Amino acid sequence: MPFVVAVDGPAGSGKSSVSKEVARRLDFGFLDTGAAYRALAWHAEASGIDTDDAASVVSCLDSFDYRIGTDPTGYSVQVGAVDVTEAIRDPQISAVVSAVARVPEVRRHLIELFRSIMAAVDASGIIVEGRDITTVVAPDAPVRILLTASEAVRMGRRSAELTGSSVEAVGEQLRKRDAADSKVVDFMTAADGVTTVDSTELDFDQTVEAVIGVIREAAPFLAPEHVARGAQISEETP
Ligand SMILES: Nc1ncnc2c1ncn2[C@@H]1O[C@H](COP(=O)(O)OP(=O)(O)O)[C@@H](O)[C@H]1O
Ligand SMILES: Nc1ccn([C@@H]2O[C@H](COP(=O)(O)OP(=O)(O)O)[C@@H](O)[C@H]2O)c(=O)n1
Repeated sequence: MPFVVAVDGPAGSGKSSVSKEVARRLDFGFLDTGAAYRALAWHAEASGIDTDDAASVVSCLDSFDYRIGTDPTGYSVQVGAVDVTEAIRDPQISAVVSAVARVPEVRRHLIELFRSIMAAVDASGIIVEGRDITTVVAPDAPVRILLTASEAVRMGRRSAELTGSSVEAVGEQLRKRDAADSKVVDFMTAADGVTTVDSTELDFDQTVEAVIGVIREAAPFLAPEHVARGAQISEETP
């Protein structure tokens, strides 16, 4: 099993972008678990299934042929032969994904899948991000982080990405999704032994450095000083 860094947090806190950059600097693998819930929501919609009906959602798990890469420098998400990397970010998917993710059988199925992807990764470590990684998927991970930011800051960041949608509309959807997701797992408070990194006042680079700092405390050999300062791992780097 590689060295596991578990990262949880609410929507727009920076889990995906920050974890990806940390993985890139440390030469770790990266697993975005939300992508699987999104891809299943996409698959259900593509199959004409009512995502509010738990039994129907469970019925499409059998035909859910899901693949995701773990290379942080460029990974794609596939369902069957279709590349859904972009499609799963659509606000229409964000609107229905919580309904899919609250189904216990869906969670059991995907958690098993995440654990097998983690075990198979060909790198010294892997950063796994989502909502229940620190508490359910990898509660024994040597590094567990809760990445947070104020709601206003998270909304601002997410709406900056989604051109064409108003800040209000994005904010409303994000609030609704966090509220629905919070009923299933608690990702707003850090569980015992989980380190909180609050990025409200930090820029992107500072947040990356803060996360690397937490990893360095647990495993100095995996996160040497020069990586935290933003130097790329390259042939020149000793
Ligand atoms: N500390 C930060 N300061 C400014 N922007 C950030 C910071 N962290 C993340 N971002 C940006 O905020 C947006 C949302 O981040 P993302 O990684 O998608 O969040 P999450 O995966 O938690 O939903 C992205 O555009 C990302 O580049
Ligand atoms: N470990 C996880 C990850 C995501 N999810 C679900 O998947 C959805 C999408 O996750 P995401 O990480 O892509 O969401 P963002 O925070 O990036 O917008 C969440 O809203 C949750 O409903 C989950 O239930 N458990």
